[in-house]
Amino acid sequence: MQAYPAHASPAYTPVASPRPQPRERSVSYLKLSHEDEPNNAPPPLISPAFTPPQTPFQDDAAGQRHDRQPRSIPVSSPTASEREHGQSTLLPELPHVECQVRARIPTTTGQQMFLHLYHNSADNKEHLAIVFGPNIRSKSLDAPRPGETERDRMIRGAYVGTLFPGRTHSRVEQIRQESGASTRPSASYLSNLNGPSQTPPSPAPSAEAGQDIDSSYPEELGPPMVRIHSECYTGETVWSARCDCGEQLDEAARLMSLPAPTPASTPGSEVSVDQSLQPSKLPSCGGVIIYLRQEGRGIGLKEKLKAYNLQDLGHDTMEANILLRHPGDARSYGLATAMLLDLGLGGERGIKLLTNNPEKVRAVEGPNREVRVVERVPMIPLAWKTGGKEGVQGAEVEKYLATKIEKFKHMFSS
Ligand SMILES: Nc1nc2c(ncn2[C@@H]2O[C@H](COP(=O)(O)OP(=O)(O)OP(=O)(O)O)[C@@H](O)[C@H]2O)c(=O)[nH]1
Repeated sequence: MQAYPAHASPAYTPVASPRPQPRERSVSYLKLSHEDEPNNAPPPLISPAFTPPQTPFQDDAAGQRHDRQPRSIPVSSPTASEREHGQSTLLPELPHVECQVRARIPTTTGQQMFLHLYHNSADNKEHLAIVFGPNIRSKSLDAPRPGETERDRMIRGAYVGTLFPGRTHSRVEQIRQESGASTRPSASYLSNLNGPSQTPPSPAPSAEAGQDIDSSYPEELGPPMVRIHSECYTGETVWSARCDCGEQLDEAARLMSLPAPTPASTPGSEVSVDQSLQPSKLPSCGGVIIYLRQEGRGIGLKEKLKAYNLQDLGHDTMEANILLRHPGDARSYGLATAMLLDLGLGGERGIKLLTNNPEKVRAVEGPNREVRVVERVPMIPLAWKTGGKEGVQGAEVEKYLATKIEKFKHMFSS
């Protein structure tokens, strides 16, 4: 065995002479399936500068990260004193949120998602919910607005099912009933449907021919997957290798696009599957990424760039914020809680939160535990999972991750 430094994780292969290496992150990086990739990844460059508390997934053969369902950890209910302690930093009440518009976005991965844009009573930023799968709908989006026409409803995305040229009504069930229950109404009927709404909209109708959207998240899918993601222009748009934000966003999208679990997808199951159903054709398990406009842990891009200069002068990411007279982390999560409630994800069943950040787990639950985090899925850096074959690598990201563990107490183990 090679002579690793005492603190090195044996999961990493140290390199003799690390050298700068461009990070591959083209559009194809967002591919959700990596199964057909040739094994020609660059040699691992991550140096064993620090040891994560554990190196999860190291038992996966060849650093595979294609587990069909993400591994999660049950989260126990907070004790009364923990809640009391936690509430001191929570807003006493949740902000008001309203989903203003929603649109279908086909993605480069082949999956599609619905982008929801929210306004709120706490700031003037456009926070987003990126919804995967057909089972999550916004109550404030679906609610009727005074004087709006059916066309208005469809333009702001408050429709059920799929838009198609000539469609003139937002609710498929209503179109079917009024046109004599044919699955696709006649053109003459459709042309008469553009007046103002005559009847108050009913709750979202149940699924029809795989096209309509059922507003209730099916019990058998378990707690829905949720990621609360903070904006990072540098890591998500301009290829920064100072942090792992870009790959975390990609990974959350990948997990939410995996096929929903079936009995036969469970290892050891003897239930036969319809072989004609390719995994890519199965409905995804879905979930939502709440994308908060909290650039730079809430200090904004200008201040974050100053913080980067301080980091190049030798400070870590927390010290840099403090030297700039900001808190180490200036974020809060009341908006995320309110958006989750609007998306119908509050209540007993709870959510499965993709995060390493203990503060998020606590804070997203809201002042009165409106949302319950019942499971946590750790977001393990790809470089750790793949032995350095994939993911963000370099001295800067290593230091960033080390500070997350040591100072922000992020939990990278399962
Ligand atoms: N101020 C500052 N913000 C940073 C820096 N690097 C990344 N960020 C911001 O940090 C936020 C992401 O926070 P992280 O600490 O990476 O992760 P997290 O969201 O707390 O936790 P996870 O849910 O586990 O990802 C984004 O808003 C980034 O823009 C930095 O060096 N300085």
